[in-house]
Amino acid sequence: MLNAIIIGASGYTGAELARILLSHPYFHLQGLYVSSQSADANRNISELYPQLKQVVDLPLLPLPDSTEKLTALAENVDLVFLATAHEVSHDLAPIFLQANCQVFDLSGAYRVNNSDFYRQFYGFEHQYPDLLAKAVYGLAEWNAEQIKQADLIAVPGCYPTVSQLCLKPLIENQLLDLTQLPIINAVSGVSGAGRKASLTSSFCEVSLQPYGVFHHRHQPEIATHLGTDVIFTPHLGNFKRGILATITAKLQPQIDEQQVYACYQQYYEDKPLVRLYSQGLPSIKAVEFSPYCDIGFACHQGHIIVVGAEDNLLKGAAAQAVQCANIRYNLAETTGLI
Ligand SMILES: NC(=O)C1=CN([C@@H]2O[C@H](COP(=O)(O)OP(=O)(O)OC[C@H]3O[C@@H](n4cnc5c(N)ncnc54)[C@H](OP(=O)(O)O)[C@@H]3O)[C@@H](O)[C@H]2O)C=CC1
Ligand SMILES: CC(=O)N[C@@H](CCC(=O)OP(=O)(O)O)C(=O)O
Repeated sequence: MLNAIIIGASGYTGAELARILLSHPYFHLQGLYVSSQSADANRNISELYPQLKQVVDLPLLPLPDSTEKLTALAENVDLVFLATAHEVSHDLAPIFLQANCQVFDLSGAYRVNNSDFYRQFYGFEHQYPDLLAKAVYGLAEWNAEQIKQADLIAVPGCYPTVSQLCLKPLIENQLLDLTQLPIINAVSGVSGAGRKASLTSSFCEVSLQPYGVFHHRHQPEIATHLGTDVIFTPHLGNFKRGILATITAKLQPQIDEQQVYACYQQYYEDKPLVRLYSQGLPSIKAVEFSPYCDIGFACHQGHIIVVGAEDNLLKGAAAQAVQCANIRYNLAETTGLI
């Protein structure tokens, strides 16, 4: 058994990680951590999430606040899941790497190897260009060979996961005419914004509305890793969890539905957490509370509409993080997930 801890365990993705890891056959969940000053420190996680009662009854421990004590903690674990805000992950990852831990970071702190990107889209100066260069982007279906060698895995954002899983096969096989940029319209449930109270995510405010138009930080994340520009518009919907992405693109001349389906099959036939639809289109209902990304499509008059659905907290975060860890330690990638 490998000893694992979760930092940020009281948050939405952290709680999903706790649930998955508690019954994982090869990872021993050694501890759950929150910030040193957390109002939830020393409470049981099942007080916050009653659905975890008698499933995960573990205390939320305050994270030590000195580097020395953090190093001592790191020396006793094999792997750490950072379910923390970008700046927090940015600061914690080097301490755990120094202690020879494998780090699975759910934040955006190590996803794009470009300091300007952090200045422009995250509002902080990245201090670790060497780690940015070494970090492997944990898009699990595409980067398994690199993940196997990596100590720092930057798990993709929720919108980038579903968007790239839909577009990457078509781009790799040159089925798209990229003179017309692919247009991604995606709707996310409110849990995408995390657990902290805020006006925009409060019950009476949430409706169905686009946000971050032309400047959401996931646009450059998607474009960087796809290797081609896209237009990306996120929307906040009035439901708790799940993302539905509807993607419109232009096909190369003469490409038909059979060729598109064969292309997806070529990449995903042996990928258990991507489910291809030969007819009909995915919905959030089909994927919520599950680790899958579902993909369906339709072609008409030279264009394709691809629809992808995932649970933002699972395939878009916690489940993909565990999938990456399974790959890193040469386990079946679905271990503990299905
Ligand atoms: N929600 C989603 O759908 C997705 C989220 N992500 C990313 O995953 C990360 C976690 O997201 P999410 O679970 O939604 O976030 P939440 O806001 O729900 O949870 C954040 C967690 O971090 C803890 N925390 C805050 N400050 C510190 C600190 N200094 N040291 C240790 N722990 C701290 C919080 O507890 P406390 O404040 O009490 O200490 C809480 O447990 C973020 O980077 C997010 O961008 C990625 C993909 C999808
Ligand atoms: C609905 C909502 O607010 N969603 C979040 C995305 C969550 C996510 O994927 O997290 P990262 O910040 O780690 O990329 C947003 O748009 O900021």
